[in-house]
Amino acid sequence: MDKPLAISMGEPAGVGPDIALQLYARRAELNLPPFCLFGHGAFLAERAARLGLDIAFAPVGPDGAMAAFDSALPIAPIDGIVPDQPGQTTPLSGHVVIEAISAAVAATLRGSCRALVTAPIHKGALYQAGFKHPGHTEFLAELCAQGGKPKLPVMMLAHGGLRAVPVTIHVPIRDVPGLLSKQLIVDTVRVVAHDLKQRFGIANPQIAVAGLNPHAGEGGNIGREDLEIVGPAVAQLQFEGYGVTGPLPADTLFYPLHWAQYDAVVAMYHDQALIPIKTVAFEEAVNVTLGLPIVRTSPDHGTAFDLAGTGRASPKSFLAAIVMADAMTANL
Ligand SMILES: NC(=O)c1ccc[n+]([C@@H]2O[C@H](COP(=O)([O-])OP(=O)(O)OC[C@H]3O[C@@H](n4cnc5c(N)ncnc54)[C@H](O)[C@@H]3O)[C@@H](O)[C@H]2O)c1
Ligand SMILES: N[C@H](C(=O)O)[C@H](O)COP(=O)(O)O
Repeated sequence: MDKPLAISMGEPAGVGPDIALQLYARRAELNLPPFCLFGHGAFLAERAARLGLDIAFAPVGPDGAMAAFDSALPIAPIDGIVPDQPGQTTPLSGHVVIEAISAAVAATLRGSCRALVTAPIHKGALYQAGFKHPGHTEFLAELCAQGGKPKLPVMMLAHGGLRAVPVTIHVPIRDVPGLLSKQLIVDTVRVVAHDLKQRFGIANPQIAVAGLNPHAGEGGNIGREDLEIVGPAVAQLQFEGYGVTGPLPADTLFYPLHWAQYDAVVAMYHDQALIPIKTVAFEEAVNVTLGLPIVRTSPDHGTAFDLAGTGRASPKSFLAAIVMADAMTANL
């Protein structure tokens, strides 16, 4: 464990920078693993001052981070314009936000950092700045492709043994049925099973697959997708030897006694997977991207503009993301 974690600073109008700075200020008490913060140095210093944090900064990049971490917050500086305006986005800072992610990924891919933890971005603000990807998950897949074919990135929200995966991610709900295919579900479950083994040490993962329609289509009477797409995908996966069950009605799948039988629940769309876990564990759940050559985690919350610059945002999910990334790469 002689490399730092990489943290990208996220949306400057949001709470991501606040929490990263606050956690650094508590590094000894929390026994944090060393990290390097990729972001805009002057902005981070201003935000720290706004929050009343007495922090020294060291613009040393990841290679100098291990030596600096105890005495100063290691920064990988990203140049650009980043006004310190809590709650107020501007396309001006989009370049730095995107570059911070790209540089942190590059450092992790080349082995200068062990894993990536991303602070929340504001998708709407980045779209205005020309960002072409729906979110981190899809952007990371492209950055990690390194000239090859992008891998299928899989989003998983995790809290303890509760893990929820949406097959379709940041897409309009009206497009979901058309985007679902037997192949996409099979590929997603394969990635989940692989990473649960490799990254989470679960020898024989048991995976529940939710149906798309109410009551998993009630035998084809409430929508045909569960009969014609989800069911055949599950059958193929079972034939291949995966521990997979489904399609199961989504409304009862997240009843604790039900999900506890499984290592992960694969759901058909974003909110089907994320509402249950954010409802029971919003402060502690972690967003982890599977299917990449690097480990990437993130807090489950967003930019929380109403709390930015106040110091009142809960650091728990961000801390959980750091702890998870550290645990997943402790041997690197
Ligand atoms: N990892 C990420 O990059 C990520 C994750 C989720 C949402 N987002 C983005 O964030 C933006 C805002 O999304 P949103 O408003 O739906 O969700 P949000 O999580 O920012 O806020 C939802 C509610 O939760 C509260 N909240 C959020 N984080 C909190 C914290 N740490 N402590 C206490 N309360 C907290 C907020 O004050 C707000 O009331 C969107 O652009 C969304 O796409 C990014
Ligand atoms: N869907 C995620 C959530 O609600 O937690 C969030 O939008 C972040 O997604 P990315 O990690 O792809 O940015």
